[in-house]
Amino acid sequence: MQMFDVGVIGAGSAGPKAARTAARMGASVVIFEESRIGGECLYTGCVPSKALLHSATLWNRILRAPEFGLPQYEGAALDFGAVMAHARRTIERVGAGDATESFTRAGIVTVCERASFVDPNTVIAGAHGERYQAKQWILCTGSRPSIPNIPGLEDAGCDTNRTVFGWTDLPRRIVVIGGGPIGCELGQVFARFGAQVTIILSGSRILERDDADAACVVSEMLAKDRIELRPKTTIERVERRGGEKVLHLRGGGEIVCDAILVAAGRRSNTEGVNLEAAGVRLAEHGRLKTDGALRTNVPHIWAAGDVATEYKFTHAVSYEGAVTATNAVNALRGEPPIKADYHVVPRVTYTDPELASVGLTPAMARQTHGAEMIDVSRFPFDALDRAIIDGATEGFAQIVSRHEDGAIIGAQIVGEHAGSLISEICLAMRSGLCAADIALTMHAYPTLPEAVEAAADGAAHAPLSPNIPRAMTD
Ligand SMILES: Cc1cc2nc3c(=O)[nH]c(=O)nc-3n(C[C@H](O)[C@H](O)[C@H](O)COP(=O)(O)OP(=O)(O)OC[C@H]3O[C@@H](n4cnc5c(N)ncnc54)[C@H](O)[C@@H]3O)c2cc1C
Ligand SMILES: NC(=O)c1ccc[n+]([C@@H]2O[C@H](COP(=O)([O-])OP(=O)(O)OC[C@H]3O[C@@H](n4cnc5c(N)ncnc54)[C@H](O)[C@@H]3O)[C@@H](O)[C@H]2O)c1
Repeated sequence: MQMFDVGVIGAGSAGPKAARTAARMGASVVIFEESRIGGECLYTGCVPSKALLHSATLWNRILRAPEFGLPQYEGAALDFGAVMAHARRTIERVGAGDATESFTRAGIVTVCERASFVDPNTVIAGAHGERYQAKQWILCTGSRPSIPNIPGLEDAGCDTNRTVFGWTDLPRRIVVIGGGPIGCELGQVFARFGAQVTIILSGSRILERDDADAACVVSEMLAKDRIELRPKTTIERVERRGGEKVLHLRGGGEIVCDAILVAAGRRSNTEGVNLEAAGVRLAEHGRLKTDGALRTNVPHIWAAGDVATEYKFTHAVSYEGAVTATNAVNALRGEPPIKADYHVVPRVTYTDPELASVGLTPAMARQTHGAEMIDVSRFPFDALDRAIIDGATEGFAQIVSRHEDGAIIGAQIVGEHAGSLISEICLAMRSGLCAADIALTMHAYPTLPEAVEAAADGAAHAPLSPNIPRAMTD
């Protein structure tokens, strides 16, 4: 039996960060991975989806060439197989290098097997493998697509983010179940490549966790991409009819398609680790429950990433990896744990235009602080010189601030490169800066970050910047 200070189960995004942090703090560390090091983000999530979105945006701009004074493109039709091959090459480039070797260089032992608990301190590798003991354990086993319980769906067959990046031919008609980030991003990709896409929404709109006005800008673009959005729609059953799939809707009506892509949320991977043997209890829907320091009900077992978190983003789960590792090593030293701080967590949906947000939306801020205690300042991209130059005038930058002192409590940016633009606000929020600090910072002309400067200028109580028109104030 091998003995370690810290054992990490799962090497997606959270696990490697946890292992490296614990090793850097001087602990002996073992990490287990049953499949591929890099997990969902590298192979079936962020990387291939963003590679395809980039290709889809370029293709959209090529087709819009005359808008930029360029000749109408009359070249070959899009080669779907080639674009998918590009996404797979991108995975190889991002994941380049031997991950196991880099763990070894960091002093971490890698075990390429499934780990399952035999008692609260010991796991077995694979079905009959070696046993490993650790004083502290960190669960980073991730999540998988949740498949809704719709009669006939399984028999008819459906795709998820786990299978879609292996497509070599583009289905002619695609129904996407779910209008969250996965449904919107992949729906837009396949529509721009030429498929007829329908997105089924159980609620009234896409991106329900985001600001309604910002999400509306994205839906308008999806409509321009000829995507049909079907709000408040329930699928009663699915049947296979020849080579086609038929979705029967509640209240009558059917949709016929060639592929169904399920993007309806996630389920935690808690089944394969034999948590019962460790005494770890699960919350509702099989999710792991942790406290503010990311500790499970068993004091020496912590959990980071999709398996337990509400914030299913690579940057957030990697942060949680660092927090759990710090707490595991602190526990070995008899020091108290630190709490995870979710005050500033950016979230970005990488559709074109992108939708980025951090902190409170205006609706949340009004509810939390009272309408008269907050200011909302919005600057539209169609008034921004850089956006006009780039032909990307959809969207706005919006800052939510405390009326009393201008402290920034939230922001939403929808528009080109919104995901990059939100970083300035994250830094401001983390550093306790207020809108005036951003408005008084010179931003290069003509750039997209001037939208943030202008929104901040509108949130500051007096006009500050002589160059920028005052933003429209809510
Ligand atoms: C299509 C899609 C696009 C996304 N795009 C973005 C994006 O643009 N930006 C962003 O921030 N986030 C994005 N996300 C979310 C992000 O990918 C996840 O939040 C993140 O990958 C979760 O990392 P994790 O380490 O918690 O889990 P995972 O990456 O799922 O890793 C868990 C690992 O644990 C292993 N494992 C499980 N059980 C065991 C066991 N018993 N023994 C050994 N190994 C085990 C698994 O094989 C897996 O490799 C996207 C997700 C999807 C699905
Ligand atoms: N850009 C990014 O950062 C990014 C991209 C993709 C995914 N992710 C992460 O992955 C997670 C999962 O994404 P997602 O889009 O699958 O989930 P989600 O939970 O965000 O959205 C799923 C949507 O599907 C709807 N839905 C569920 N069952 C349905 C049904 N039967 N019919 C119609 N609609 C149904 C839900 O109401 C919800 O609106 C997200 O929480 C996100 O954090 C992040």
